[in-house]
Amino acid sequence: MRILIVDDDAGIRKTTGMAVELMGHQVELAPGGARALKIIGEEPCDVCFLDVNLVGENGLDLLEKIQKAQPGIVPVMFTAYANISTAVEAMRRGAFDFIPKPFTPDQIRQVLGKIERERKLEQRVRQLESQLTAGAPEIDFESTEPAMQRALQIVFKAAETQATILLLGPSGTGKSVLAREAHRRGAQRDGAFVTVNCPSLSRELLESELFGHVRGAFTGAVGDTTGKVAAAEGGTLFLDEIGELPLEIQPKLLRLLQEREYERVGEPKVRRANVRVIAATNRDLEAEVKAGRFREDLFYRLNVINVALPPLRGRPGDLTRLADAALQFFGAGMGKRVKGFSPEVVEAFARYEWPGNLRELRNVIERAVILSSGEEIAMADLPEQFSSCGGSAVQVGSPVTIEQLENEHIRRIVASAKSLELAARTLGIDPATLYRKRQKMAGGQGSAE
Ligand SMILES: Nc1ncnc2c1ncn2[C@@H]1O[C@H](COP(=O)(O)OP(=O)(O)OP(=O)(O)O)[C@@H](O)[C@H]1O
Repeated sequence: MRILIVDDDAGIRKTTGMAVELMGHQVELAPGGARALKIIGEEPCDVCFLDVNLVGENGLDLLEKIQKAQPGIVPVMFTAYANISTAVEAMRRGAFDFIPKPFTPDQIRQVLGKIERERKLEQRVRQLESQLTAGAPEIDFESTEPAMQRALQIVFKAAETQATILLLGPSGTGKSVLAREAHRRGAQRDGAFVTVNCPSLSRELLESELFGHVRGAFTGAVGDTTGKVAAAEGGTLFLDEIGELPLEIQPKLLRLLQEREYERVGEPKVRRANVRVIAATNRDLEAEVKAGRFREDLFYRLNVINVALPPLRGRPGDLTRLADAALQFFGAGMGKRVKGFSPEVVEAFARYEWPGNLRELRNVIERAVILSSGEEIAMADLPEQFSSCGGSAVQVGSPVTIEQLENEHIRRIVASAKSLELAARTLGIDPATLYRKRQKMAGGQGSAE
């Protein structure tokens, strides 16, 4: 944390400053209000130790000015025994705690520990709140599909390390959801999970969003900002759609990944970052490198652990379970007694391409629950694009090869069975044969490296 110590006693400033630095924090020292306000004006601090009894200044007035200048700062008062009542008044006005003089480094350590714990709790509450308001069906990290099982296995294993993870896969396959889960399972789980959406901003704004900027760095930069790398300190920085990161910013990201260093826009000071990076893209990064739109060195740096999430059409064994979970969720949320899907809908789901993947599945089912009037979701509750999937083009007697007929039969049985074992039993083959046949049908699609 960045910590400001305001005390008119040079000895206390120095010894406390050294102790706090040894605890791993960055320290700023000020003998009085003017210097203190200048320091936080230049760059916000996380915590401010403030002497109640400054010579020629009223500690309570200064507390108010500091809180006004930087609303998020956590003030802690230093107080002589005789001034305890003033310190109590300071707490009434928003100070976090007070420490009676003379104090030991251990007392400072305890207060800082308490502040860090509260900050982490606040972050966790914010995270949970955003999950609740998202109103989403429960996230499902199970799979009966080998490609997805392997992808999950690699991500969960890598999550325990500090390694950069690159998630690949079409839109809606769950890359962001999985990145959040990797953060939750990692050593940095108590830190923040901060998302940067690479394509959403201009190059200049994106650079400043990532690294922060100082006042006057560019037109419109009216104040200082700290940036998302700083916000993710001790946590995870999730770079969504990394394939669209402008070329000019790529060397800066490479430096962050390699040296753990960065600079704010318009400031030469080198800062260090302790963040875990997870990146995702639906683009073919190797093709982007060949086309000269993505730096090769950055690609190799990102590509340490590379996981490809299969599209939903490559996960027929998971489709029914995911669809059922979404149905339960939206049915309960809307107070509707929808128990399942009609056989035509099950078939249409199995035949549909799902270009929007899990996101589309969730949206289609939410819409269907809103429209449904019976106990089952019917074809009429699905959007237009499903109408051509209702009846199978491949039927017994159709002018197709035996292999096409077999593939279609396997697809449908797997889509409606509760597990691959049960599907194999219905088909009258052993699970290993079913596995091989499905690998062949998928043509190696959706493998994770
Ligand atoms: N494991 C999962 N279980 C259930 N639903 C999921 C899961 N993963 C994703 N979803 C659903 O799919 C939606 C899209 O997921 P997510 O945003 O992670 O996809 P994405 O691959 O990052 O997409 P994009 O590339 O468009 O950003 C989620 O909001 C959620 O509704």
